[in-house]
Amino acid sequence: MHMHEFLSDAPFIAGIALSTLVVFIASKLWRSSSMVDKLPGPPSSSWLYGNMLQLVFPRIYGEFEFDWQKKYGTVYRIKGVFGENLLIVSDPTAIQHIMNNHSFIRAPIQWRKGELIFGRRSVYCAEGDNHKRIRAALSPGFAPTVVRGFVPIFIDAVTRIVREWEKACSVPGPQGAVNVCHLLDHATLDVISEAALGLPLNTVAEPSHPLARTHLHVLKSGFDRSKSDLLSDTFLPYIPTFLSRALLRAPTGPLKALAGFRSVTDDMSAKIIGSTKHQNEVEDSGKDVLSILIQGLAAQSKKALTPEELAEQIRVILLAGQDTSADALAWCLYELAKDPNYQTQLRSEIELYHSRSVSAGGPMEYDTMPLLNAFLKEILRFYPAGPYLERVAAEDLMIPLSSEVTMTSGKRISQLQVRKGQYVAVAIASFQRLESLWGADAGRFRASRWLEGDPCGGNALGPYAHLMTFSGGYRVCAGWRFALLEMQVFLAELVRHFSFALPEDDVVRPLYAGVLVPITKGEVKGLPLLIERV
Ligand code: HEM
Repeated sequence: MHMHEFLSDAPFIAGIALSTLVVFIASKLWRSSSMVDKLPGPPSSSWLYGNMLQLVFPRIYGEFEFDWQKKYGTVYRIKGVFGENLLIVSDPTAIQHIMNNHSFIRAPIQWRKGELIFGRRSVYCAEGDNHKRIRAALSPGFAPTVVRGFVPIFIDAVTRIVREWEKACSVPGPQGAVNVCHLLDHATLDVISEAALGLPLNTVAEPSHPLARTHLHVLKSGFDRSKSDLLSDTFLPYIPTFLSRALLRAPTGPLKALAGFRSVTDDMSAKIIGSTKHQNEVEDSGKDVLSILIQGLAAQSKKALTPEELAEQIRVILLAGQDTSADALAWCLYELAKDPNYQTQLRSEIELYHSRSVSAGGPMEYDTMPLLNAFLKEILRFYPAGPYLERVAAEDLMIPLSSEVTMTSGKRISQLQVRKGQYVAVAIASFQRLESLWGADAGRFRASRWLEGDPCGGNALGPYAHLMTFSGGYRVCAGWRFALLEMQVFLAELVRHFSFALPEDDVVRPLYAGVLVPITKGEVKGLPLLIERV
């Protein structure tokens, strides 16, 4: 999910931030002490930023966080901006409790950004009964049978990549590295647009289509983050709503990108609402996710769905569903390029299943392919798109723990009391590297662990493979089945047609910029790989 730093227009923000400083300082001074203050944790590295620069701007994702987990355990505190105590949790029992409890809600900063990016009636911002209502209407569109019907759309989209890379491979002379992210981004956008929104697009052929331009521009804003964003994030929740909405009219950078994206998605929504396909013929139309959602919402309420409300859900589906899948696929190609043996074995498995499907005249049996699925599970474990999820306690709450924690006073506790307003980071990436759960080599990428039985000893969290990558509880990713099948189809087709190798000067590393993306030595998103036709 892309909670990018749209608010990095520092001078503009600074003006507004100053006017709310007094409210902010007052709220900080009134903070009462809590058990979280007495948890162990790293020393603060800055009075202003606390440990936030280490958490948010490391050289490589987890550089500090994974060491903190080893040193301080699965429940510890770090210092936030202005010395606030933030709770970091990778304890499985605590995670399960937090994700299932409706009193752990989105942090105010997330909510405010969600309002600006998607809209306040979006599934992203909705809480309580309203959230349940939208999710109930959304779920049938992601049912297994519906999702299986999207396979031809997935195949079409990945075939566009295959054709383009075939062209690149057929140019005579030495081949340079290809940035695989570029076409993965476009093809996955085509998939979302057609399968989820019912609007067929070919942005692989037409990369400057307004949706592609504005959507990718919004995502790119996530990379241009700076320290000042941490400060603006701290102040934003204290700024009156009318002022934060006015930000959307700011004429520069990320805000302009967001305004463009909102306007394109508003137009899409108006067209969809206006089209008979989605209003009256939903029963007969191709079942895209949005048609089913509209039908579900209409059945719940006598009031007609407004284009504005629909646009808010469209923005969530686009931003939640495109680069999460594209970047997971990029990490697949990266790890395959690093492991030629696994790549060869996987290709043989794909060939076998492909020829079986051709003889049977049906689709490939993706779910039964051992090497393909072991590999995808390891990618999802090792490269979770959202390495941590932010929540805030809506009231004073108790969090149960799997094992006792020793406080700085020496006292041992088996449950942690948190005060209303306590910030909690559910540390998914850390959880998925816990040696006590995943084994001594949890910090290493090794797909074969999934072929050796259950690698995490049956501690079921999350909807798939005990992983929290698709989150869990009441806000579990709505599109996880969709994403999984899309990745299975894309990976099988790409590996069937091409081999992948690392260029000699590979220095790609994972960084969190809205999602966990590959960053090149030029400090931009990208993954240059050597590609050959097989
Ligand atoms: C590898 C791919 C994907 C990953 C790792 C992923 C991960 C996640 C995570 C972690 C959340 C929870 C965010 C939070 O609570 O703050 C989420 C929510 C969501 N995802 Fe996904 N996602 C993926 C693909 C998709 C796709 C393809 C779609 C739709 C076509 C989708 C639709 C959604 C929606 C609508 C939500 C909001 C749910 C809510 O707030 O109730 N996701 N996803």
